[in-house]
Amino acid sequence: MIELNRLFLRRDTTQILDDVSLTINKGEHWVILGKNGSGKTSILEMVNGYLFPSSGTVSVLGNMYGQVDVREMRKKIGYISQSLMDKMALRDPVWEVVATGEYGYLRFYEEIPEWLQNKAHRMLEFVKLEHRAGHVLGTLSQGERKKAMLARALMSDPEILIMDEPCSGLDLYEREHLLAAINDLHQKNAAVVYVTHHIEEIMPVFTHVALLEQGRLVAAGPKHEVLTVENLHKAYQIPVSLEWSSDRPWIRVLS
Ligand SMILES: Nc1ncnc2c1ncn2[C@@H]1O[C@H](COP(=O)(O)OP(=O)(O)OP(=O)(O)O)[C@@H](O)[C@H]1O
Repeated sequence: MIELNRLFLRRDTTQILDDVSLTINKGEHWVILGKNGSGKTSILEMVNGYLFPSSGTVSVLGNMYGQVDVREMRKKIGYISQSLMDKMALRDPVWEVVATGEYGYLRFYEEIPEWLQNKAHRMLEFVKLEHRAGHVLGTLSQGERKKAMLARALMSDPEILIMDEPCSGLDLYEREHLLAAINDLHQKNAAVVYVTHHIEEIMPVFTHVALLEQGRLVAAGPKHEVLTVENLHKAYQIPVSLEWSSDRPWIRVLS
C-alpha cells in the first residue's frame, strides 16, 4: 500500500532522512517511533505528498509520486494532525464537522443531505461520540475533538489513515478512550500509520513498528521483533526494560 524506497531528505546542512526504505502492506498497521526531530513527521508528509524527498521514491496505492496527481491520492488518505484540528470551525455542530470529511471540506455552506447526516451520525457511533453529535465542536474536550477528527477522517472510507500524535495533550481518561476508538479500527479497511512518542499507545490493533533515529531506521517490522530493549536503546540512548500486558508494551526506565 505504501512503498518508500531509499528516501533521503536534506535541508541546508541537516540530513533529515537518511536512506529510509519501508514497505507497508495491506492488513498491516504501523507505528513510527523516534526521538524529537528523528524524521517521523517528514515521512508522514511524504506519504501525503506535501513533501518530496531529495532522492528516493514514494509509491502509494500503486502510484509513484511525481507521476500522479497527489490531490487525487489525498482523497484516499485520511490525515489527523493538530494543524488540521486547528482549522476546524469550533462553532459548528459536531455532526456537521464530521460530515465535511465526506468531501474534505472545512465547512458546508449549503444544506447537508439526509444521507450524509445519517452517515456522519454512524461515524460518531463508531467512535462512541454520538451523545455529543449536536454539541458545538468548541465545547468538546480535547479527547472528544480528536474522536470527532477520527470520525471525520473515516467519512471518506480512506484506504490509508495517518495519525500524527493524536493523543498528545490528553489526560489518562481521554487518552484511553481515544485509544479504544483507534483500536476499533481493525474493523475498517484502512491501513493505519500512527506517530507517537509513547510506546504504551501501541494498541493491539498495531502490527508493525518502525524505529527512527536521526533520520535512519534502527529497525522496522513486526512489533514484537522491533520492540526490544536493544533497539529502544539504539533509538533513545536510555536504558529501559519492556513488558507486554494485554498485547500492549509498557516501558520502564532503568536507573
Ligand atoms: N524545512 C526545514 N528546514 C530545515 N530543517 C527542517 C525542515 N523541516 C524539518 N526540519 C528538521 O528536520 C528534522 C526532522 O523533523 P520532523 O518534524 O520530521 O521530526 P519528528 O520526528 O516528527 O519530530 P517531533 O517528534 O519533534 O515532531 C528536525 O530536526 C527538524 O528541525
